[in-house]
Amino acid sequence: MAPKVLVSDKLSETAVQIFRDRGIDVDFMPELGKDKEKLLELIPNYDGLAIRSATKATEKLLASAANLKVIGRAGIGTDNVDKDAASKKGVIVMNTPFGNMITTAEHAIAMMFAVARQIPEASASTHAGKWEKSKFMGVELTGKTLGVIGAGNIGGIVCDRARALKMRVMAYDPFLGEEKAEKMGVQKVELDELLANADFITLHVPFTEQTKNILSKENIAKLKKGVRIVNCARGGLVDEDALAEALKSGHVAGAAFDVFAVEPATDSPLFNLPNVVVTPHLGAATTEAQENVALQVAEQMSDYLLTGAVTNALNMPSVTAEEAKVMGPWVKLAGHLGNFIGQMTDEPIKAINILYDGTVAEMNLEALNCGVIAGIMKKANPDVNMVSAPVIAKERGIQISTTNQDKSGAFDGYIKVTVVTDKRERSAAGTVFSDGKPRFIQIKGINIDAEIGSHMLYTTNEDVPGIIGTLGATMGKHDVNIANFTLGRAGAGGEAIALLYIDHPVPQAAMDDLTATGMFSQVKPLTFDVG
Ligand SMILES: NC(=O)C1=CN([C@@H]2O[C@H](COP(=O)(O)OP(=O)(O)OC[C@H]3O[C@@H](n4cnc5c(N)ncnc54)[C@H](O)[C@@H]3O)[C@@H](O)[C@H]2O)C=CC1
Ligand SMILES: O=C(O)C(=O)COP(=O)(O)O
Repeated sequence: MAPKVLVSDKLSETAVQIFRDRGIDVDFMPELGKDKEKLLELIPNYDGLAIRSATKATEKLLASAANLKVIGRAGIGTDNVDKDAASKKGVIVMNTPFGNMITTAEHAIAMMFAVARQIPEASASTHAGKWEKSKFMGVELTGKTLGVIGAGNIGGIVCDRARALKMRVMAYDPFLGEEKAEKMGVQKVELDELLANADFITLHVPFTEQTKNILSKENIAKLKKGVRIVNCARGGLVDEDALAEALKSGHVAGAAFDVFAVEPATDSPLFNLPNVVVTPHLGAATTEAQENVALQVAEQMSDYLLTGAVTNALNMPSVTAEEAKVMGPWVKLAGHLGNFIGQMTDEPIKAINILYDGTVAEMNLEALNCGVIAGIMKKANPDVNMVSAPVIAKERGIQISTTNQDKSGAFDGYIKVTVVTDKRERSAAGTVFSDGKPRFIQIKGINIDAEIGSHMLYTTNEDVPGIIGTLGATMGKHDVNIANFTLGRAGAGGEAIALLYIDHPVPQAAMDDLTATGMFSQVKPLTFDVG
């Protein structure tokens, strides 16, 4: 059945066309972004949700999104998506980090000009037939200091444009390197230095716990008198009440805001103040940007739903379509190895080490790690997937480490997973043969060669005669057909293991019979999702 995608915000029709062309069933219902109840009711029907900023993907919405696999944000900011809840639910969250950056930077520059020259007020006054030439005295940008808070993609473009306008640019961004700042021709400063020196300030940080209220009442008090503030990033970065007070007192000369603490903003302390320019979250609103983000989000979501390729995800490592194809059998193997150890381990896991050898060590290990962890967690939580497993592992304090090494043995490449608990270490290794089939090649350090089936039986015993016969006869007695039988031993007379690939689940009576022989130290039925 074709995957189903719901578009619940005003995306360009291009997105709908792309989904259709890719064979995805798409419903275009942009009004749902504002209708929480209806969205909640319909969301269980969809594999994908394409949004802009109006739709709020809350924990509640995600809880009822029974089939959801991906949320695609046609834009940059994902503060309207509860990413923790999405990750725990195994839902990938992707955005389009570059599609609207130029457009948004241009809006910030436009807003800076608008507030410097009071263009909106002057325009309204002129439309009204007044000719208030002396009322609207402005300031030049040339030679002024622009303080950029957040010099990432959008902030970086703003810096570039501002330098072309002959402004002196300083940037506060803890993640901006000195070398990069130098290349950009901007002065890297601490926040207080920016607050004290900037004639104009523009914000380009995401809304996070750290950036929330970054222009607080306290920080607004530190601003240079006569400063003008532009916010085309997110509401909530600036204390709107404190700013309104500073505007009224004349400490701040003007403000240009595209985004507000509450949106849609029908009221704000900034409304109706002189020298305040406001726009209704138009930063990304150009035909070019909207085409870009719609096209990108639809392609990315389709790729994921149809091929497993992951691009621009915020909660999962990227996997290209090419990688997804080559890595497919290895991701399966990673899951099976994890699943084998998960089924064998009853006590809490403290650490997981994953060794990648040979060809597989060259692959996208972050994605493979997710596969192993998901396999291990599956026993405790059958709904876990590659997105949610690492989050759950982290919550449980499980240490994950990886080792990669050049080809060291007979196989071109293999994966070995070792799990550490308070009681023991347990390991299993596997490889993928040229037929694309994953196989187990080592358990507990004992070499084997086992094809992996939906139903398997694992036994451990002392290496004595009669084991094969007992296993075969018992399975036969209970009408269980054996597809494949693999044995291995640590050394003659030492510990031995058997892995049987069988056509049906092993009946309890067969397990009881095997245990009753006293020949086996362990008899464990296993299941694998080989589909
Ligand atoms: N008004 C609108 O329509 C639009 C608004 N936006 C907003 O703009 C924001 C920025 O977008 P991009 O530049 O593309 O993101 P980006 O990720 O490229 O850049 C953000 C920068 O902020 C910096 N940063 C993070 N935490 C910081 C902190 N505590 N203090 C100072 N700097 C910090 C980062 O190091 C990074 O360089 C988005 O998160 C979104 O909220 C984006 C597009 C349109
Ligand atoms: O891309 C972003 O972060 C934006 O804020 C754009 O928002 P929008 O898609 O226009 O509602």
